[in-house]
Amino acid sequence: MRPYKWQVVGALSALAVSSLTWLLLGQGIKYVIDQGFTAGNQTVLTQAFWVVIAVVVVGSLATYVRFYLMVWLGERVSADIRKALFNHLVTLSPGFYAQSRTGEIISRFTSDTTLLQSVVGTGVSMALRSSVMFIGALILMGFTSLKLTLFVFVAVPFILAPIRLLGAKVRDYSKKSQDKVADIGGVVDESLHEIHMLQAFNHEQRSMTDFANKTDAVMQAASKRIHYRALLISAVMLISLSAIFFVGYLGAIAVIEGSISQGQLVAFVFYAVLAGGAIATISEVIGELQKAAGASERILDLMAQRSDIKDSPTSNTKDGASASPQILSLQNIHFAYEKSAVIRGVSFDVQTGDKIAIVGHSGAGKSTLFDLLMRFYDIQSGQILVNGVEQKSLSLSSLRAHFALVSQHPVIFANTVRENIAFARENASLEEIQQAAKLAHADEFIQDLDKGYDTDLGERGVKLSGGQKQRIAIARAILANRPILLLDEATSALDAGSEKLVKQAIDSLMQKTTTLIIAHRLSTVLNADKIIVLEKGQCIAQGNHRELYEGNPTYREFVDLQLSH
Ligand SMILES: Nc1ncnc2c1ncn2[C@@H]1O[C@H](COP(=O)(O)OP(=O)(O)OP(=O)(O)O)[C@@H](O)[C@H]1O
Repeated sequence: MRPYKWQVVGALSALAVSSLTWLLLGQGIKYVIDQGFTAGNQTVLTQAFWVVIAVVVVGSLATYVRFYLMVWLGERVSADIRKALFNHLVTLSPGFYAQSRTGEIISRFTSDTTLLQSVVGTGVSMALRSSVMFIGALILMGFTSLKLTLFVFVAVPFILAPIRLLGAKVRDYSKKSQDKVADIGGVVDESLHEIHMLQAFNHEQRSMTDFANKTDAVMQAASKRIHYRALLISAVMLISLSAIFFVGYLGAIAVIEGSISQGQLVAFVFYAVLAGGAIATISEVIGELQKAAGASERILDLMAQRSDIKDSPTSNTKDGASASPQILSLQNIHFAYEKSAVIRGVSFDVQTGDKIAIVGHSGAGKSTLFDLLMRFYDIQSGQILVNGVEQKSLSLSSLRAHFALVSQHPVIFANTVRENIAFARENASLEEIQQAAKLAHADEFIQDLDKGYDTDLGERGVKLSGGQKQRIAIARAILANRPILLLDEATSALDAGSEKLVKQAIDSLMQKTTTLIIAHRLSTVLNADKIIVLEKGQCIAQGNHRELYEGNPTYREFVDLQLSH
């Protein structure tokens, strides 16, 4: 709260002023009745009228300030929580996302923070105002008539009991219903992202039914919550109003007996109504606060998630500029995602400028190997040296700055062409971006787009063909200009023209850097300096195409079956 100190102080002062003015009003009423009405004094009535108007004006101004600042604080707090949460989420490792549903996280992100915003903005403000009103009204009630106040005190525990009991229930069911809402978020996210698949398999009707079931589950959880909340509000209202009327009745008898004045009774009832209203508001807001407690618990859960990849603060952030001849050295590395081993004792070296092809059946562990090099997962034993420096002793950012990744499915962001390529290097100039696009054979088609480099590519690049997307991804890697290129060759077939352009783009990229390429084409392995054959996580052979084709039956069989089409 410290950064918003002045806003908090302002809001609290405004709160104090506005509460005080409304409480003063009761004293005004008492004075008007006893000195004006009952004494039949018109001058007093006129004076009192102006005083009351002044009090109301001050109270209203203070209410404006209180409301403005509290809602402002609500927005500010939720904006800060969103920032903190996003900053945290982008540091979590892919291992975390492999186990969670992104749609659900997005829902927590939006709906839970929005809930907190409304609660801080209005709920807390109402709760504070009502608490001050309640206490102030109680004190003034005591001041007006001690005896009647004591009667009211008897009623207080009866009002607080349902607030406690039912409040806990409301909180439980709020958490449940927010969880179900997050569930819905997950389904919407998945369905809309995979809309092609969904429609291609005529899955619309089934998706609708699934979704209807999920929304019904939200409704069910919500109706329990609503039930308890309604019960809470009505129980408090019943008890507090009955208490007020009963005390009012006792007060009326006291007026008849002459032990208090009419003005005192009216002021007392005025305060009692204020106090009762305040309690009713508090009980209503408590439901909201309980709901917010559920939401913040879930946000805290997310914030508490620690990335399993530890970026040691003492990491050497400098490039491992040792005199090692190998740019990369993998020494007997082992890795398992869960129980069964995926990489089992792989070792090989990469010299600067090498072009290494990695081949192997589907599921052999090729993509996993790339993930391990960039430390998206930690190896369980063995060593990976980058420029002679142990991978883990480099900071994550300096380690990853060694690699430019071109994945099998090119990633396009819902942004302009220019921003998509410059994703690799924030401060790249337009000339550099164009240069990279030219080398990637992307410049021609980009020039033909309606706004050239400023054309928006639409979500996931829906406006581009497969080959065009690949060339943009390659331009990005060229612009990144990193020492090692990790390239996962696309398996999906492109038409001959497109294929040729992509191949030329890849060639110009490979010329500049050391390359590790997951190869799916014979032409790629033919060009490689060294081929690594992976089978079930083991490196069963390495060498060039000729050596392996002659000396390794598994490789020969693999080439004949997999690559030579
Ligand atoms: N996040 C993950 N959690 C658990 N297991 C995984 C995960 N990712 C991959 N695997 C498993 O690890 C093994 C190796 O997968 P990997 O993606 O590295 O193979 P690949 O050789 O790249 O295959 P392909 O050529 O089909 O892409 C597979 O058996 C796969 O099921």
